[in-house]
Amino acid sequence: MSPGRIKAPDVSHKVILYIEALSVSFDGFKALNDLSLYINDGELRCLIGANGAGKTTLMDVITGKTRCDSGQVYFGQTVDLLKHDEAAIARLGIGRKFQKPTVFEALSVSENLELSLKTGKGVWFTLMAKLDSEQRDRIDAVLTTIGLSALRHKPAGVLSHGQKQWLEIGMLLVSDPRLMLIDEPVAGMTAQETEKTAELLTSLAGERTVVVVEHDMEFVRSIARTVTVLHQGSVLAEGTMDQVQNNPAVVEVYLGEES
Ligand SMILES: Nc1ncnc2c1ncn2[C@@H]1O[C@H](COP(=O)(O)OP(=O)(O)OP(=O)(O)O)[C@@H](O)[C@H]1O
Repeated sequence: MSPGRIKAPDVSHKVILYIEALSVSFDGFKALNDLSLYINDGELRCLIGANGAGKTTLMDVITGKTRCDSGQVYFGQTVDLLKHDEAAIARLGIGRKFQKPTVFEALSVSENLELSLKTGKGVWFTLMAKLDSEQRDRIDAVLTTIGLSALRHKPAGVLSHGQKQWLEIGMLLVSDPRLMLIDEPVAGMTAQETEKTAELLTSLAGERTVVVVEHDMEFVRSIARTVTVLHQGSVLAEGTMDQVQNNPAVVEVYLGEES
């Protein structure tokens, strides 16, 4: 278990994230409108929806960045996420990756991972402090998972866009999150990088739960077992990619726009 992590969520009912009747408004505009959504432990779930559908707001509420007006958000059976702040939610094992990579370009790939392992201690302290053997093993394992072992001593600035995104996924992985929320992982990637990302995220699910917000339909098709479509702050449809793609309401409000 990673340092500072509180006990694992109770997933005895198989659900790791319960979102019930969630509403958020900004100046009277309902960004989330009575939204209910359940994510099973170990799932790889994709969230799709047109611009403004509420995807980011939903991630913001789950991670404690935005307060809701009403509703419930539970991590497992017992942990009421609405009672925790952002830092506490991260310590509970919920990690989030934003769309834009925020790696430190002048630092090496493994130094970036070290920084994530020992957050809150400052860059200088972190780079000077020696890793213990467990931490070293953890970083080695993450480098292998993200496919960057051979580049570990290279400055992150020389990585391709795709490699930076994998490094950032690695920066989440070092803290061993149980639930990972990943925003548009393949935006701007080459076809080959996209394929590798699909493999990476698929390999992470099972042991962890992965929720991906993504616009790239080919990618969603390649990774998702269940797709949830948001529209105007609520769930419009849920099912396999084929099911949602053939749902007339979805075609009208979202997929129709793409074709
Ligand atoms: N802080 C805010 N203040 C006012 N309105 C906001 C705020 N945050 C979001 N909104 C509005 O809430 C709605 C939902 O936004 P959100 O960013 O959650 O959508 P999204 O599905 O993530 O869209 P995108 O795909 O463009 O990222 C939008 O109409 C947005 O303009």
